[in-house]
Formats: sequence, structure tokens, C-alpha cells
Amino acid sequence: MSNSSLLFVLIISVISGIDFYFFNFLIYFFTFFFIGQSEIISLVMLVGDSGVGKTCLLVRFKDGAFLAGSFISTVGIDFRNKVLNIDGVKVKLQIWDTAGQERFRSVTHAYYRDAHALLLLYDVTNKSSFDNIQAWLTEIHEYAQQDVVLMLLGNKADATHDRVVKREDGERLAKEFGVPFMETSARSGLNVELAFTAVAKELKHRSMKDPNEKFKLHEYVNKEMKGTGCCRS
Ligand SMILES: Nc1nc2c(ncn2[C@@H]2O[C@H](COP(=O)(O)OP(=O)(O)OP(=O)(O)O)[C@@H](O)[C@H]2O)c(=O)[nH]1
Repeated sequence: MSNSSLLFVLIISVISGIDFYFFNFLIYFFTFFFIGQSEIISLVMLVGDSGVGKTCLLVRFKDGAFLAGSFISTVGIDFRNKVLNIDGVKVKLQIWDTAGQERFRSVTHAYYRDAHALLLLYDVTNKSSFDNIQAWLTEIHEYAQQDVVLMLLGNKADATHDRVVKREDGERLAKEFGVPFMETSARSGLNVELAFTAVAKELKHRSMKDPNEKFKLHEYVNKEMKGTGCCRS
């Protein structure tokens, strides 16, 4: 419950002459009610081949910066937290950055089942990272929860000269597997915020189970992508 809401209840209580015990009850009720509903903790996992830009995407989202310089592969698994305000509700994302290297695959497998959402990345400048998406999806179906929120991201969209995977190919693959898709760039920041916000909105929607609130991840992504004038799915 925010300070202003608390102050509001206090003022109303004083004005209307509500006694102390009833006022206390009101505070407990509202605190429990609002805090109980206003914090959602979700686990989001970044997966994809080594070098596709998972760590850079996370750093861009968390700190708003691009990790330039020499490429240091993630060892095992790393995580960072970020709290988003989604329509007045705090959604705490715990984001796990997994190692793309084959030798860490068994470590990653152990984390799949706890993930609420997966961002599956390929690199638009690396054809094999795109070809491996099918194998990643097979792995996801084997280890992750059936209803996990899944989104396909074609990263390094800024690298126009080195691009070998067309946006349309990414769109086609995503359509084939029925997952939302967008191109991102950890370097320029393109669609980074949008990717995480879209996932957070879907997780919030699922968690609150509000029948009056209609949210469709695919539609939201398509609408927002149109807004950017770029890389529509
Ligand atoms: N041009 C460009 N380069 C990027 C982008 N994202 C990452 N890179 C570069 O790609 C390389 C790999 O990035 P990482 O984020 O470390 O890749 P990763 O997927 O975490 O790799 P692993 O930890 O081995 O799984 C680094 O040299 C980055 O600078 C991007 O959006 N655009």
C-alpha cells in the first residue's frame, strides 16, 4: 500500500470519526490486500547458443548499457533482479542468464522447470545459432513447464552489414512454432525493454487471473512493434 493511500485512509477515518481499532483493522486489511496483490515474483531464463548476446541483453535491460569489449562466456548460470511496474503492480523479475556452451547444458537443464518464462535468442549474424533454435525448442519442451511463457528473439539487429538471417526467416520460424517474435539489439537497445515488459505483462496477467483483464502476448507484441516502426512480428 503506498504512503498516499495510507494517508488517504487516515484522513477519511479521522473525518468520519472512525474509532482507533476499526482504523487499525482498515490499515491491516488494505495493507494485506494491496501488498498481497502488488508483488509478483517471476523467474525468466535467457537461453540460446553461446555468443548470441544473452548477457549483453540482460545488462542492457538491467543497467541500460552495452557490454562492449572482449567476449567472456558465462560459466554455469548467473542472475540479476529487476522490478517492473506493470499497470500499478510490482513485478519482480529474477532473470537467469545461462551459459550457451554445450558443456554447461546439464546445469541449465536443472533450472528449466522453475522458469516461468523463457527468452530464446539467436544471433542474426550467425546462421548456426538460428538453425539450432529447433534443437533448443525440443530441449525446452522436454525440460520446461508445459505452460512456460516463451518468446523468440533475433538479437544483434544493429549489425546490418554482418546479417545473415533475414527478419522474415525469424518471423516464419516463430509462426511455425506459435511463439511471439521480435528482433532486438543489446548494442542499440532496440526492443530490449519491450521484450521483458511483454513477458512481465503476460506473467502478471496469469498470476492475477483477472477475468476482466484481457491480455494476449502475441497481440501486445504485434501492436507495440508496429509502434516502433521496426521489426514487426
Ligand atoms: N553488434 C552487437 N553485438 C552484440 C550484441 N549483443 C552482444 N553482442 C556481442 O556478442 C558477443 C557475445 O555476447 P554475450 O552477451 O556475452 O553472449 P552470450 O549469449 O551471453 O554468450 P555465453 O555466455 O557464452 O552463452 C560479445 O562480444 C558482445 O559484445 C548486439 O546486440 N549487437
